[in-house]
Amino acid sequence: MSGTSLPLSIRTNGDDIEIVNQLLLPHVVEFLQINTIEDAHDAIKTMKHIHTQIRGAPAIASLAALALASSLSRALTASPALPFLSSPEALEAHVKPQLDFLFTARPTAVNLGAATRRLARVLAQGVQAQTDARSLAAALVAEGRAVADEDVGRNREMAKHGADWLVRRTEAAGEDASALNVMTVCNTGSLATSGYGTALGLITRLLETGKLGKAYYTQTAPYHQGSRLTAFELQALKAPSVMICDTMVGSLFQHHKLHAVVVGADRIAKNGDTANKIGTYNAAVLAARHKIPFIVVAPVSTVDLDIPDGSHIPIEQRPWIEACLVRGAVYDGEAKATKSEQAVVMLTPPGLDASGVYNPGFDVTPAELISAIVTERGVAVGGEDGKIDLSAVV
Ligand SMILES: CSC[C@@H](O)[C@@H](O)C(=O)COP(=O)(O)O
Repeated sequence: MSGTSLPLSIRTNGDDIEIVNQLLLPHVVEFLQINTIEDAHDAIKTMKHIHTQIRGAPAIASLAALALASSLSRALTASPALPFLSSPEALEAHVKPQLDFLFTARPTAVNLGAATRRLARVLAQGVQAQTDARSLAAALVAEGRAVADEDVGRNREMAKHGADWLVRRTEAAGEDASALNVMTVCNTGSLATSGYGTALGLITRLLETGKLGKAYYTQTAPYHQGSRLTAFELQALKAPSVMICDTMVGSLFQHHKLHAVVVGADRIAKNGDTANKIGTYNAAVLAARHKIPFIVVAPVSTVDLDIPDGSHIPIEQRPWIEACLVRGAVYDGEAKATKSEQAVVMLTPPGLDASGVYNPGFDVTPAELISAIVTERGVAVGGEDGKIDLSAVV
């Protein structure tokens, strides 16, 4: 593959689903078939040296919804007719455990739960209305596909809202907004979504409108979503960009002009507290210290109005070994790492175990450190009191 061709995280052809194996990116582009609900669950959850094959809050929700849609769509054409299509109750008994199973794949990103709950609602309404089982299965297929299809459009909406707001805010501060330098964390582009991206969507929008100065991004240890995936995406977009190690955020803010930090989210509580990839909180504290606007970009499905604040967000603890390993292509000595030869390398001395390693996948940034939360419905701006009212954007 060429170093600049950007794969989608999920591609479908009728009932066939393939995902790009993110474990091997950016050096190898390999697609994996997702044939069953178990395949989808495994791709979202399983640690296969290191991390998962598909990741990013909106992308895992899309995959779960598409997997259910494909399995029901195949069932509708099966001959002889499958017993669970005999009544709405039989369909419910078949589908409900599958939704519950998909929901358990990863805990922090609420989008997965929002997708499975959305499908469960269609199911429950159909059972209550005694909809014919085949029609109900068809409605679930349509709803599952809609979860994935809606993602790209809403990403473009939020990117536009966020970019316009940043330009206006910069100009209102009496600064030049013609070349905005922004920093991001983790990976929030098309590999983390069904396309275009959330925070990286905002950066893409600045690029498309000629307003991007430079996009800085952290490596995002230990899985390196930044150096492996965001680097790959920014290269494909031909965006002026600079990678920094996670330890360099403070130095970057001290020595370079930054107009904003822009991040995605895995779950936003009712009061605006935001869980995102580990390291986001560090960046927010430093951004506040340097008076740099800190912007969260995420779809409405990432907002969890059922929890009052961030202390209720379940934080995924990743396997300890992932923090000790690094995966990539073998270096050829000339900054052209060979593409075919991959290796998983251990960074730590023998003898470490779970008791000696701290490895949370996410941290929570308190609302008081957030300047604006952007969804497809608009921008909620943080007040002087450190609070953010999300009611107009959910
Ligand atoms: C667009 S999803 C939010 C991201 O900023 C990020 O936290 C994320 O990609 C989720 O982490 P991951 O563990 O890679 O699935």
